[in-house]
Amino acid sequence: MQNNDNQRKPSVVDTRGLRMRYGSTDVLKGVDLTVGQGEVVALLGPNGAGKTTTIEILEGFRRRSDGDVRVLGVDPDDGDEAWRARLGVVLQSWRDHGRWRVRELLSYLGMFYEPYRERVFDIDELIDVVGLTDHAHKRIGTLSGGQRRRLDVAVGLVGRPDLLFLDEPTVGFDPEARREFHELVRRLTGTTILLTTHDLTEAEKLADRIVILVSGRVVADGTAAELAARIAGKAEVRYRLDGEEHVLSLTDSTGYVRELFAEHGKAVEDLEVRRAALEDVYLALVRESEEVTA
Ligand SMILES: Nc1ncnc2c1ncn2[C@@H]1O[C@H](COP(=O)(O)OP(=O)(O)OP(=O)(O)O)[C@@H](O)[C@H]1O
Repeated sequence: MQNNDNQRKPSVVDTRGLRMRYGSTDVLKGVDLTVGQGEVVALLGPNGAGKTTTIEILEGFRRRSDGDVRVLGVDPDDGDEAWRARLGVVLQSWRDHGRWRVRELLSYLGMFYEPYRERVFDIDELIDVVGLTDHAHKRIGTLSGGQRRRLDVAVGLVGRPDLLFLDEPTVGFDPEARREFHELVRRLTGTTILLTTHDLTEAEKLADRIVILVSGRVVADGTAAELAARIAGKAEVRYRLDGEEHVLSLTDSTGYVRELFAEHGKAVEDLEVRRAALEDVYLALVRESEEVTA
């Protein structure tokens, strides 16, 4: 993880009042988002929150309805080939190149970047970074889902992008493939990454900063620790006393437990104190925001 000192770093992504309207429906309602140099930012939110729409606008795939947007200092609506070559994009859907071989496809794609980039990835190094060395000469159609996704990342990285977009990178993964993928992303130290996910654990594991988007609005922006601090101090205390189960949500859980033992000693059984987790904050924020916009 890199640190979250984005004040001193130039912004790679900067949006102010970003709006998107499809027909008569407002999907993005004034999104302010920054991603600093070298930061890994997760755009987290439930289905339909507007995550994909946001990154498609940043990638220059969709024209926004309103607001200021700068990606690598350029308005994506005016982005040329040289600007596009500085971005790495890993989309949600797999575009099949099943008959190509891994190394062959990456070498071919690398050629497109050569006129624009001083240094494209050495293909064997890239294949090694994404953990596909043993599969370099295999046809893509024979790779497992997890291996294909790693190839997707390699496709996104081949031009050594200044900014990498990962849209819901681990959807449909089993736990092992997800863990391997997280390790791969963590190895990309120094790469500026904007990823979308609705998996809170993924956001917490990978991102320096989490931006929570609900119904087209940013409802929280901070490190996992900062977001969790919103409910800091609250804890759930559970125990059994004389066969009866007690569950309490308390601010001073330590003081409560001390008094509980002073009064009941060994009669207290199955004591559990659980700090309110980031998940509680996330679910509360989503619930609150959905109620406001309903
Ligand atoms: N081309 C389109 N025309 C009309 N509405 C659209 C279009 N694309 C997306 N939407 C709507 O915009 C809203 C936001 O969609 P978006 O795909 O950006 O959300 P998301 O947060 O990425 O969701 P998910 O996690 O399900 O991918 C949804 O209500 C969706 O139905």
